[in-house]
Amino acid sequence: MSLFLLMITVVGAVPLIDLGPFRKNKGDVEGVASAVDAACREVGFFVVVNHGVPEGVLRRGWRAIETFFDLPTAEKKKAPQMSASYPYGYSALEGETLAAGAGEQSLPDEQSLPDLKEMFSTGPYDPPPGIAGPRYPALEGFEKAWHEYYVAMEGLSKLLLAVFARALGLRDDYFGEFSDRHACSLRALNYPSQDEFGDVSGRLRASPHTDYGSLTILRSGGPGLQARNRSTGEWTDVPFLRQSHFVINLGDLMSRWTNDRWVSTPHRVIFTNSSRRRKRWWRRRRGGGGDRRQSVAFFHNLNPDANVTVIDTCVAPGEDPKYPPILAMDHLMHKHRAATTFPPATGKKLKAVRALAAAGARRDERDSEFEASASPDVVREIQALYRAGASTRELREAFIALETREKRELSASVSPDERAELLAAAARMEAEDTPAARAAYRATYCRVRDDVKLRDKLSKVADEGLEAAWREADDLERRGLPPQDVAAELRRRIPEADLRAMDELVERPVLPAAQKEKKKTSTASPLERGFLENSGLGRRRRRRRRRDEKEVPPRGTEARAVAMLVASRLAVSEPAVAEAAVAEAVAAYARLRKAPHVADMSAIFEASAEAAARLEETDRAAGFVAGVVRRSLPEREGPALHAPVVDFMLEVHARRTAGEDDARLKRDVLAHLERHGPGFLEHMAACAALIEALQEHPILETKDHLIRSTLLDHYINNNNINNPH
Ligand SMILES: O=C(O)CCC(=O)C(=O)O
Ligand SMILES: [Fe+2]
Repeated sequence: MSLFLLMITVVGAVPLIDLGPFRKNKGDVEGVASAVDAACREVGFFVVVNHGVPEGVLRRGWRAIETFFDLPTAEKKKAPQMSASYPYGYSALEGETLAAGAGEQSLPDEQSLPDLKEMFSTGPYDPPPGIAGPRYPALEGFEKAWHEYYVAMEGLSKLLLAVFARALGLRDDYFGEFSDRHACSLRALNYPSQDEFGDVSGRLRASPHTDYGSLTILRSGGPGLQARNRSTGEWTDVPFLRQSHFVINLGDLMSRWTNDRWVSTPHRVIFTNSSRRRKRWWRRRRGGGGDRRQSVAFFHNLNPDANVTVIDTCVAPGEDPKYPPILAMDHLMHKHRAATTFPPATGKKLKAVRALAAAGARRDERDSEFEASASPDVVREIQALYRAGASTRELREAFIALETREKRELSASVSPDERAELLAAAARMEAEDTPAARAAYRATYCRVRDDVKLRDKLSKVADEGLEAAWREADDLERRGLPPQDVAAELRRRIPEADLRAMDELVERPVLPAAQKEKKKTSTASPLERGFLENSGLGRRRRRRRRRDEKEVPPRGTEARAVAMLVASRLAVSEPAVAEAAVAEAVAAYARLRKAPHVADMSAIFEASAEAAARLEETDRAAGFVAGVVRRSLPEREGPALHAPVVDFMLEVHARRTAGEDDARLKRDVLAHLERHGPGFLEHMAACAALIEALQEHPILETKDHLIRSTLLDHYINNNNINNPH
């Protein structure tokens, strides 16, 4: 006990938790869960002891990793490498900027510089579909030691998730179903001694970031890890106690899952001034720099197809969840891409910058070399600095900062196709390294960048137009204007300039040539497709959350529903389509005024669904149908479960539409239903009845076949399913 108290004092704000009682189911088991709950609410970090991982496993893993990092760089480059298609393997110094994954948060310049670390990682040894299996360096004993360590971390993460479940008032195996085909990754990190870099002022070993997944189990070989204090914003040291203890911290997905009841705290790794003793020890061992730091992190990631929907016990009665559901994989890949220095050509460009900086003679030649390898904006700024007499080092750092910033902006907005195109061009440049290949790369880069910029601009116009339309509709309605006039007024008020901007958008060929084939076979009209793909209502990731809110069928007044329809149709700017949609919306609105609330909302959604179906917008049609269901359920069943039911149905629908195998879907559906107990089933039955009624509707006949076959036939008519709860 006294040792425990002493430890708490030692670790300060980051609590130390003894997992023994929970692991052995003996003693103060509940105390462990409540200590974890408190740590996760307040700090997002804690240190565990008595975790049950054998010392031998830790030691063997640690040594194997150390041996690998000790190899000369040329040897390490022979190991499997991290690339666009393989997100694991070896990544050399400056291969990642963790702070870039922080998304829209703006960070001071120095934090945009790549991290001074190298790493090696693998994913799961028994990977789920779509995840690459592990590849190892050809180093005697490495694979065995690594695998053994991975398995031990897998076990410890299971234990921690059981504690988490208990802490959240759920049954202990709650998280099991989300992680039985997990995508956890094990990552070894090596932070070379600062002696290897010379001046490291303004540089970080790992820039500020939050982890992405559910939880991280970290073992480190020394101090340097800092977490940001939530109330003061200051960086505080995460205590380094002993190597055999693990630091546990939460990732963004866990914080989202718990509706922010638990926090994922920003952290970073800094250079520390090693004690003289430590330096001596290192020097004796390696004859080199005094403060190399090694750590091993196990990032727990859920099943890629886990649907992360805010946990019920984390939402107070009467409150709405803060986040829409998200697939674990979508969340993870978004973060990973933003953090990875991209495209992977920094080394060559740096050479060009150095050449430029060293240039006294033959400047023109050096300039053209440099210009071929960076974007015009970056070139302009670097040249200005050069003319202003900046030193080589200043130029180099400015260059990295500019590039990183530009790419971070780009990374958040490029489409998967554009990304693939860019990476292919970068790979060609890497392989050929000729002026022609560099120029081709630059052309691709600039074109994509310009397209992204244009899209950003236009979608902002579209978003703003929509928001303004909503506000104005409210306003007009309050002033008692009849619905037809509301619509007409809205039509009049959408500025011509916005419509023109939309025209420009849809006329511009934004898809690469390879995509054009696909585009032709799509049944949507070019205008619709352009609008959906490129506007704020389309697939842009950066404003995904805001967009999600808008795509949910309107929750506010009916006038909003009309306004949304009117505005979105108008934004398409094909007059005939727009007029028809307006007429439809107005008719629905008029009908709605005469009938009771729920039925009328159903009417407007139905009309909208029809309009959407006619425009070949399957997703939007399905969304509107969901709106009918959503609107109707509260009246019948009470609000508690309707949203998850509908979301689940839509998810199944989407997976089916995406061509997923029926047998597997059915299995998932059954498993899901069994898990969620009788309440869910009743809601499902109510939903199904409604959908059955709607099934008469022409759009559902073909498009929602799945909901009928899987949910209705298989479930509602099947009374023999054993429900465990
Ligand atoms: O090395 C460390 O101590 C922390 C590394 C880290 O936070 C990460 O890689 O996510
Ligand atoms: Fe981290």
